Amino acid sequence: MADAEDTMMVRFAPLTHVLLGPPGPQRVRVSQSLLVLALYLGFALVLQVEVHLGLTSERLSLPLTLFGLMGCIGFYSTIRSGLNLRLSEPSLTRPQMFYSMVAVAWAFAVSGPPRGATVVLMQVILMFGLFGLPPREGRRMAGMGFLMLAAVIAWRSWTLADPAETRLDLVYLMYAGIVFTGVAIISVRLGQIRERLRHQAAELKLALARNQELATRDVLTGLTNRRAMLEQMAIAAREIERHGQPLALVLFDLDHFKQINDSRGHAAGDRVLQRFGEVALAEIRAGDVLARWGGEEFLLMLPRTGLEEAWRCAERIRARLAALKLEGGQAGMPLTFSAGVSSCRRMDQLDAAIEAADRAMYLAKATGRNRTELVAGPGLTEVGQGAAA
Ligand SMILES: Nc1nc2c(ncn2[C@@H]2O[C@H](COP(=O)(O)OP(=O)(O)OP(=O)(O)O)[C@@H](O)[C@H]2O)c(=O)[nH]1
Repeated sequence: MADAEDTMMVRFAPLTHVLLGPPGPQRVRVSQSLLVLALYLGFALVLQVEVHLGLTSERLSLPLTLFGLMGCIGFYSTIRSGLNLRLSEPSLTRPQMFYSMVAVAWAFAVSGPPRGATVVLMQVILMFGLFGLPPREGRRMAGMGFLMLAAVIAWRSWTLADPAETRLDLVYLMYAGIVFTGVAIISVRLGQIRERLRHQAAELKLALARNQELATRDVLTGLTNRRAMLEQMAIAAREIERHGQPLALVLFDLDHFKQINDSRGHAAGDRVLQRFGEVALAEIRAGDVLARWGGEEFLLMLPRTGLEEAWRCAERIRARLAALKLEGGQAGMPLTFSAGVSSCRRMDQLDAAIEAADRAMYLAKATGRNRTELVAGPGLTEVGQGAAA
């Protein structure tokens, strides 16, 4: 069954494309105008039935039929050609409603005994407006429709000799008044529902952004967290593999951080971690990513960067950190780190490159701290070059 539906859709796809245009908001507007055209054809058919039954004359109904047809085709062509996009209201809801109301008021004038039923058509037009217009505009349209009917009835009582017809028209007008008041009340309700939905959507968007932030950021430093870093490294590694470029990693571990915590307190330790993040961020390029990797460990990823360049970046951060004057509870504390640099050129070498950076960092710790060690990543020749600060 589903297969048959799919085959039908594929078969009619070119026709749908020609009639409705490419998918998007414009297609919704085109479909709407085609729907109006379809409804109008029903209306024209009923007019013909009225002529056939002798309830109205061909002379009176033909201009109305042509007026409606021209309007529907005109609105469809304007929207399908994209001319509507140059207007302040591309949906053309107001002009379409106004045009249709004129047609219905005209139908009331020429329809003979069944004219009371045209009030129902007016209601259908107003229903379209409920979804496309702000509530106040919807109510204004309802008022306008009522006035149009009232004007037609006034004109009829002026031109027709039979007072019984006018009495009947006034009854129709009263019914129209009830219908339009109902529409106005619904428009208020709908406006409240729309407002609540808008509010909920804004709140959801905010909550989603907050969740995204929580899921990808380290709470203390505001840096990328370990999980998000792993994802970003995978993306970057795929990218550099395609372009045959290296990706460098620098793993930083603050020296004797436990002592800072022990001597100045945990809050001072926290502040040091934050300051390190700020200093390091100021030294890296836009495409580089710095993450809090663990307690006092930070991992820097430098796409399209070789070992030497990454090493120089780490040393720039070291120099900045040395020049930093810590204040408050952290005043006078020496702030240094040991770092390990490695690199890779392929996605499947990423884990090994992280391990290599870790080994290099431990080498820096073992050989005196406050220094950066280089280790060629997997697939590259081991450089084994030490770099004292
Ligand atoms: N203030 C603070 N301390 C943390 C945080 N995460 C981890 N730590 C502390 O960081 C310290 C790390 O200590 P160690 O692993 O012994 O390392 P270290 O003292 O820096 O010594 P080396 O790395 O050998 O130079 C521990 O005392 C942890 O409690 C944090 O978020 N805030």
